[in-house]
Amino acid sequence: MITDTRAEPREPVPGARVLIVEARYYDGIADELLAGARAALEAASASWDLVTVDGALEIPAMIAIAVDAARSGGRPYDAAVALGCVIRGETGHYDIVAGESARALMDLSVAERLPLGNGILTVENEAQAWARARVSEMNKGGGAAEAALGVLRHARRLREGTRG
Ligand SMILES: Nc1c(NC[C@H](O)[C@H](O)[C@H](O)CO)[nH]c(=O)[nH]c1=O
Ligand SMILES: CC(=O)[C@@H](O)COP(=O)(O)O
Repeated sequence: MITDTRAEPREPVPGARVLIVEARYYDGIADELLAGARAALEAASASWDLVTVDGALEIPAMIAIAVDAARSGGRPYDAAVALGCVIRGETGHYDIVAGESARALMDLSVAERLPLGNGILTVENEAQAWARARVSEMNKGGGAAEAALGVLRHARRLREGTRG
Protein backbone atom coordinates (compact mmCIF):
# COMPACT_ATOMS: atom_id res chain seq x y z
CA MET A 1 0.00 0.00 0.00
CA ILE A 2 1.42 3.40 -0.95
CA THR A 3 0.08 6.69 0.35
CA ASP A 4 1.39 10.10 -0.54
CA THR A 5 -0.17 12.73 1.68
CA ARG A 6 0.85 15.39 -0.82
CA ALA A 7 -1.05 13.65 -3.54
CA GLU A 8 -4.29 13.81 -1.65
CA PRO A 9 -6.49 16.54 -3.02
CA ARG A 10 -6.33 19.80 -1.14
CA GLU A 11 -9.78 19.06 0.17
CA PRO A 12 -11.01 20.98 3.15
CA VAL A 13 -10.26 19.65 6.60
CA PRO A 14 -13.59 20.50 8.21
CA GLY A 15 -13.54 21.31 11.88
CA ALA A 16 -9.75 21.18 12.09
CA ARG A 17 -8.30 23.28 14.89
CA VAL A 18 -4.75 24.36 14.20
CA LEU A 19 -2.29 26.08 16.53
CA ILE A 20 0.15 28.52 14.99
CA VAL A 21 3.12 29.51 17.15
CA GLU A 22 5.27 32.22 15.62
CA ALA A 23 8.55 33.72 16.71
CA ARG A 24 8.61 37.42 15.86
CA TYR A 25 12.38 37.82 15.90
CA TYR A 26 12.17 39.49 12.48
CA ASP A 27 8.80 41.22 12.22
CA GLY A 28 8.61 41.66 8.44
CA ILE A 29 9.57 38.05 7.78
CA ALA A 30 7.08 36.92 10.41
CA ASP A 31 4.31 38.88 8.67
CA GLU A 32 4.95 37.07 5.40
CA LEU A 33 5.21 33.62 6.95
CA LEU A 34 1.99 34.15 8.89
CA ALA A 35 0.15 35.42 5.82
CA GLY A 36 1.12 32.28 3.93
CA ALA A 37 0.14 29.95 6.74
CA ARG A 38 -3.20 31.70 7.32
CA ALA A 39 -4.06 31.52 3.61
CA ALA A 40 -3.35 27.80 3.48
CA LEU A 41 -5.35 27.04 6.61
CA GLU A 42 -8.32 29.17 5.59
CA ALA A 43 -8.33 27.59 2.13
CA ALA A 44 -8.78 24.25 3.89
CA SER A 45 -11.56 25.61 6.13
CA ALA A 46 -9.40 25.06 9.19
CA SER A 47 -9.67 27.34 12.21
CA TRP A 48 -6.49 28.57 13.82
CA ASP A 49 -5.20 30.17 16.98
CA LEU A 50 -2.04 32.25 17.10
CA VAL A 51 0.54 32.49 19.86
CA THR A 52 3.55 34.76 19.47
CA VAL A 53 6.85 34.13 21.26
CA ASP A 54 10.20 35.91 21.32
CA GLY A 55 12.37 33.47 19.42
CA ALA A 56 12.52 30.08 17.73
CA LEU A 57 13.84 28.42 20.86
CA GLU A 58 10.57 29.21 22.64
CA ILE A 59 8.35 27.69 19.95
CA PRO A 60 8.50 23.97 20.87
CA ALA A 61 7.69 24.47 24.55
CA MET A 62 4.89 26.90 23.68
CA ILE A 63 3.34 24.36 21.32
CA ALA A 64 3.65 21.63 23.97
CA ILE A 65 2.08 23.81 26.65
CA ALA A 66 -0.76 25.07 24.45
CA VAL A 67 -1.54 21.62 23.05
CA ASP A 68 -1.68 20.15 26.55
CA ALA A 69 -3.91 22.96 27.82
CA ALA A 70 -6.28 22.61 24.88
CA ARG A 71 -6.51 18.86 25.39
CA SER A 72 -7.21 19.34 29.11
CA GLY A 73 -9.88 21.86 28.20
CA GLY A 74 -11.64 19.40 25.95
CA ARG A 75 -10.88 21.32 22.74
CA PRO A 76 -7.71 19.66 21.42
CA TYR A 77 -5.70 20.97 18.53
CA ASP A 78 -5.57 18.73 15.47
CA ALA A 79 -2.30 20.12 14.17
CA ALA A 80 0.31 22.81 14.76
CA VAL A 81 2.43 25.11 12.63
CA ALA A 82 5.74 26.64 13.79
CA LEU A 83 6.82 29.88 12.09
CA GLY A 84 10.08 31.73 12.57
CA CYS A 85 13.34 32.87 11.07
CA VAL A 86 16.86 32.09 12.28
CA ILE A 87 19.64 34.03 10.56
CA ARG A 88 23.27 33.10 11.14
CA GLY A 89 25.28 35.68 13.08
CA GLU A 90 28.89 35.83 14.23
CA THR A 91 28.78 33.02 16.78
CA GLY A 92 27.73 29.42 17.05
CA HIS A 93 24.42 30.41 18.57
CA TYR A 94 22.80 29.92 15.19
CA ASP A 95 23.48 26.19 15.37
CA ILE A 96 21.86 25.95 18.77
CA VAL A 97 18.76 27.94 17.84
CA ALA A 98 18.28 26.31 14.45
CA GLY A 99 19.18 22.79 15.47
CA GLU A 100 17.52 22.61 18.83
CA SER A 101 14.24 24.14 17.73
CA ALA A 102 14.02 21.73 14.81
CA ARG A 103 14.93 18.74 16.94
CA ALA A 104 12.43 19.66 19.66
CA LEU A 105 9.66 20.10 17.10
CA MET A 106 10.37 16.72 15.54
CA ASP A 107 10.42 15.01 18.96
CA LEU A 108 7.20 16.77 19.97
CA SER A 109 5.39 15.87 16.75
CA VAL A 110 6.27 12.18 17.05
CA ALA A 111 5.72 11.91 20.80
CA GLU A 112 2.33 13.64 20.63
CA ARG A 113 1.29 12.10 17.30
CA LEU A 114 0.73 15.72 16.33
CA PRO A 115 0.79 16.81 12.67
CA LEU A 116 3.29 19.64 12.85
CA GLY A 117 4.58 21.82 10.02
CA ASN A 118 7.98 23.42 10.61
CA GLY A 119 8.05 26.84 9.01
CA ILE A 120 11.13 28.08 10.84
CA LEU A 121 13.54 29.45 8.24
CA THR A 122 17.22 28.75 8.93
CA VAL A 123 19.23 30.91 6.57
CA GLU A 124 22.52 32.71 6.09
CA ASN A 125 21.16 36.21 5.49
CA GLU A 126 18.02 38.32 5.19
CA ALA A 127 17.89 38.03 1.42
CA GLN A 128 17.58 34.26 1.72
CA ALA A 129 14.92 34.73 4.37
CA TRP A 130 12.81 37.09 2.27
CA ALA A 131 13.00 34.78 -0.76
CA ARG A 132 11.59 31.94 1.34
CA ALA A 133 9.08 33.91 3.35
CA ARG A 134 7.29 35.88 0.64
CA VAL A 135 3.86 34.48 -0.13
CA SER A 136 4.45 35.30 -3.79
CA GLU A 137 7.67 33.27 -3.86
CA MET A 138 8.54 30.13 -1.92
CA ASN A 139 5.99 30.84 0.80
CA LYS A 140 7.44 28.53 3.41
CA GLY A 141 4.73 29.58 5.83
CA GLY A 142 2.02 28.22 3.59
CA GLY A 143 4.11 25.16 2.87
CA ALA A 144 4.45 24.37 6.55
CA ALA A 145 0.70 24.70 7.06
CA GLU A 146 -0.07 22.50 4.06
CA ALA A 147 2.41 19.87 5.23
CA ALA A 148 0.67 19.69 8.62
CA LEU A 149 -2.75 19.49 6.95
CA GLY A 150 -1.57 16.68 4.68
CA VAL A 151 -0.53 14.57 7.65
CA LEU A 152 -3.77 15.45 9.45
CA ARG A 153 -5.92 14.38 6.50
CA HIS A 154 -4.24 10.98 6.40
CA ALA A 155 -4.28 10.59 10.17
CA ARG A 156 -8.04 11.15 10.13
CA ARG A 157 -8.50 8.51 7.48
CA LEU A 158 -6.43 6.01 9.42
CA ARG A 159 -8.36 6.71 12.60
CA GLU A 160 -11.66 6.38 10.77
CA GLY A 161 -10.44 3.05 9.38
CA THR A 162 -10.97 4.16 5.84
CA ARG A 163 -8.45 4.61 3.08
CA GLY A 164 -8.93 7.65 0.96
N1 LIG B 1 19.15 34.70 16.82
C1 LIG B 1 17.83 34.33 16.69
C2 LIG B 1 17.07 33.97 17.79
N2 LIG B 1 17.63 33.97 19.02
C3 LIG B 1 16.81 33.99 20.23
C4 LIG B 1 16.39 32.59 20.69
O1 LIG B 1 15.45 32.00 19.81
C5 LIG B 1 15.75 32.67 22.08
O2 LIG B 1 14.62 33.53 21.99
C6 LIG B 1 16.72 33.22 23.11
O3 LIG B 1 17.90 32.43 23.09
C7 LIG B 1 16.10 33.20 24.52
O4 LIG B 1 15.75 31.88 24.86
N3 LIG B 1 15.78 33.59 17.64
C8 LIG B 1 15.19 33.56 16.39
O5 LIG B 1 14.01 33.21 16.26
N4 LIG B 1 15.93 33.92 15.30
C9 LIG B 1 17.23 34.31 15.40
O6 LIG B 1 17.87 34.63 14.36
C1 LIG C 1 20.80 32.82 15.30
C2 LIG C 1 21.39 33.69 16.33
O1 LIG C 1 21.35 33.41 17.52
C3 LIG C 1 22.18 34.86 15.86
O2 LIG C 1 21.30 35.74 15.18
C4 LIG C 1 22.83 35.58 16.99
O3 LIG C 1 23.81 36.42 16.40
P1 LIG C 1 25.32 36.30 16.93
O4 LIG C 1 25.78 34.88 16.64
O5 LIG C 1 26.10 37.32 16.10
O6 LIG C 1 25.31 36.62 18.40
